[in-house]
Amino acid sequence: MSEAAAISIHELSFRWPRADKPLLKIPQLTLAAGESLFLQGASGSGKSTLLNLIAGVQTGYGGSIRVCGEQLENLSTRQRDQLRADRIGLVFQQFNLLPWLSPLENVVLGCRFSAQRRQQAARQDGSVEAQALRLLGELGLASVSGEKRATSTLSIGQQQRVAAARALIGNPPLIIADEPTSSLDSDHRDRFIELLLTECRRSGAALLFVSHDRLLATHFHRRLQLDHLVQPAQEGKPC
Ligand SMILES: Nc1ncnc2c1ncn2[C@@H]1O[C@H](COP(=O)(O)OP(=O)(O)OP(=O)(O)O)[C@@H](O)[C@H]1O
Repeated sequence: MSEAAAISIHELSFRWPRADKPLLKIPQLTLAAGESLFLQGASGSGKSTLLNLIAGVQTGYGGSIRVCGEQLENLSTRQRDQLRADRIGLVFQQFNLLPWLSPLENVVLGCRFSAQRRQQAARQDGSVEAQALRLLGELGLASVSGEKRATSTLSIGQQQRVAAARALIGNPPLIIADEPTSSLDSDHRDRFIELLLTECRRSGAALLFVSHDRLLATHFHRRLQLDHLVQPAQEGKPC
């Protein structure tokens, strides 16, 4: 049997409770296992809302969302939380790191709620800590990976890479990144995206990368524009 798609959406419709029209109406969207997809959309077009629906944080939609073979509408809140912990690595715009912990401690946190990811890390590298150190090294942070210093004392670009290592630990099959490069200059931005893509390729993870900045699109296997997705009966046009 072929590997389940990382994301498979059919006839998705979502409207905020007091809004007069739906924010999102997406006939079809698929992200294959191991594929990288750049999703571009203007501010307010619903990118973060869509990511929250896919991550199972936001509910109350019409249609179907399948993540790594699991139909989200069939899961309880607890099951959705577990699916997110086990199968999705999240990289946020504001990193969401704990500033007083060390880089290594922050990366290890990525496995905290998932026995599956802890086991996977231990199987691959001997222990969760060993995998965290490997990822920090691959992301160019070997010099700070053994230090006890607070993560808040790292540069923004370094913190960004700690956040990426935390998303990647334990090999989740899907990485979702929400505008993770908005606070980096263009050199650091391109370098960060290439590192993230390299790590996703290495681990076989699919990557859904969302940004309003269409200049970043060239790095990815596939590019879609959110506005085009809402047109009926098509998979979306390249941006
Ligand atoms: N909790 C909420 N309740 C009601 N409306 C909301 C809520 N969260 C977001 N919205 C609205 O949904 C629309 C899309 O917001 P969203 O954050 O998904 O857009 P975005 O494309 O990610 O924007 P940006 O690029 O500026 O981050 C906006 O009009 C926003 O005001």
